[in-house]
Amino acid sequence: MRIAVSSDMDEPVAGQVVDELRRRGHTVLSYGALRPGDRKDWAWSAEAAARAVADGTADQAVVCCWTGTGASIAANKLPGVRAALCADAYTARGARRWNDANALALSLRSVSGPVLGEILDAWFDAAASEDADDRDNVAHLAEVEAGVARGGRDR
Ligand SMILES: O=C(CO)[C@H](O)[C@H](O)COP(=O)(O)O
Repeated sequence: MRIAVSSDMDEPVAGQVVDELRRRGHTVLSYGALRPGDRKDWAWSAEAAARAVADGTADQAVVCCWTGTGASIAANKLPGVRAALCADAYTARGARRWNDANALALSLRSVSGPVLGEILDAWFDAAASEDADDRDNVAHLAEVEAGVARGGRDR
């Protein structure tokens, strides 16, 4: 897969993300602190990586900042991007399965070497659920984004 990777900091963990993705056979497109000349700040770097997903340049993104929160918020501003901040493998698996997440947000502060590997394994091993309820939820996100969703009552 083509994975857009961004970081607002030139931290060793960001380099480990790139190395781990390449080791798994992915093509890495770098943004922010990982790409000379790019604006590094979290809002800009995560936007750039998420924009690559939104415009089809990349299949998925991994967006990093110190907490992971700013990067996830920024990435979720791009159309069609569903970014999930994941601190463990269970959450990463669920984000892919139930949320059909296409951008993984990571905290550079809290993701250590072995945990990073576990998160990436879970993320890439999981697939989006075909369950009707799950698809309905994800479809609703697109409707909200398009401004055509109406408030619902519980079924
Ligand atoms: O976690 C972050 C945003 O959610 C940033 O990485 C953190 O705020 C540090 O940014 P800066 O170095 O620009 O102060």
